[in-house]
Amino acid sequence: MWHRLALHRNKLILIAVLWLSSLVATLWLGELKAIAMVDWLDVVGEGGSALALALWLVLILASRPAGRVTDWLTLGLGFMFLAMWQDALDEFVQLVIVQWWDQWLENFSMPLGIGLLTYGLFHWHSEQLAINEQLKKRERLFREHRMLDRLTQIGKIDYLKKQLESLVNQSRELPLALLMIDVDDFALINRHFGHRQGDRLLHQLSELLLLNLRDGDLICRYGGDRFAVLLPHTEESRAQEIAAELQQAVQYFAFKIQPTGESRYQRISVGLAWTRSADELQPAEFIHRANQQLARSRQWQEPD
Ligand SMILES: Nc1nc2c(ncn2[C@@H]2O[C@H](COP(=O)(O)OP(=O)(O)OP(=O)(O)O)[C@@H](O)[C@H]2O)c(=O)[nH]1
Repeated sequence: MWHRLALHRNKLILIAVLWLSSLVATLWLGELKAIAMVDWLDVVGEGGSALALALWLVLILASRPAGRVTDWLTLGLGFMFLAMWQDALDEFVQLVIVQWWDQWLENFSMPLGIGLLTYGLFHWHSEQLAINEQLKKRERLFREHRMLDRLTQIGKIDYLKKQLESLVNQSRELPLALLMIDVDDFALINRHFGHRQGDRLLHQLSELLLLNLRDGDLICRYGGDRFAVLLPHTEESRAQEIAAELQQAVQYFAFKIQPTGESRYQRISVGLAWTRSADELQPAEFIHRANQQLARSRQWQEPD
């Protein structure tokens, strides 16, 4: 939790400085009220609300990455907290002369905070919709955590075989295509920049491929630098288009080597197996066909 809060150090320092300033200024310029004058119901209500707002702020910062949406949420909750805090403080301290900043904190800080928080929540909602779209593509996998590949967080090939087995002799997802994808010259990345950079590349490529697929498509890691993509309800020509789209996406993706930031561009080769007959869906055979097509497409690319 502290590690995540450290990401938001500047925002937390700003709120702490404003909070301490208002505390010091109020104590400096005000007089303590007699205990008999304190309205304890207000203290509990306003003080409790200030504490709850501070807790929400910490929870949000501890669970979110740094970025614009988090900034809006922090500013909103921060101003609301300052308003409540000042209200609670005024129960104990009476300012001798009316202070503009005290008035401002009590009267404007709350509506301003609510406005900023609402704006932040609206953008959080849009962000969440985009994330949900991504998760939908992985939804099939969530039920089978043991079949997730640890490096790329997509399914292992066993999962794809299981899906194919469930389709044998069924026309549910027909016509069906299987793309076998292999990264060209991947070993060079390992050799020149180290295994860790190779791991990063595989992880980022899996994300990139996933982003370019449709809801309901399934991508799995076949092993090494090879991925398999199952495309249900897909005509052969559409599968070829998707394969070309994936190749383009990878071709224009600038992978950044760490720590230099140097850009590296990759290419992928793709083999396509396609069927509209449920009898041809024997997993091993269907996968073998896609692998054969991949080998064939690589032969075409070999320089003379
Ligand atoms: N970093 C990393 N490398 C891996 C992983 N799994 C396999 N590899 C490496 O991936 C490479 C795959 O071999 P090849 O398919 O022959 O490599 P390639 O350079 O892409 O050759 P072509 O496929 O002929 O273009 C090997 O060097 C493996 O050591 C992994 O999880 N992480």
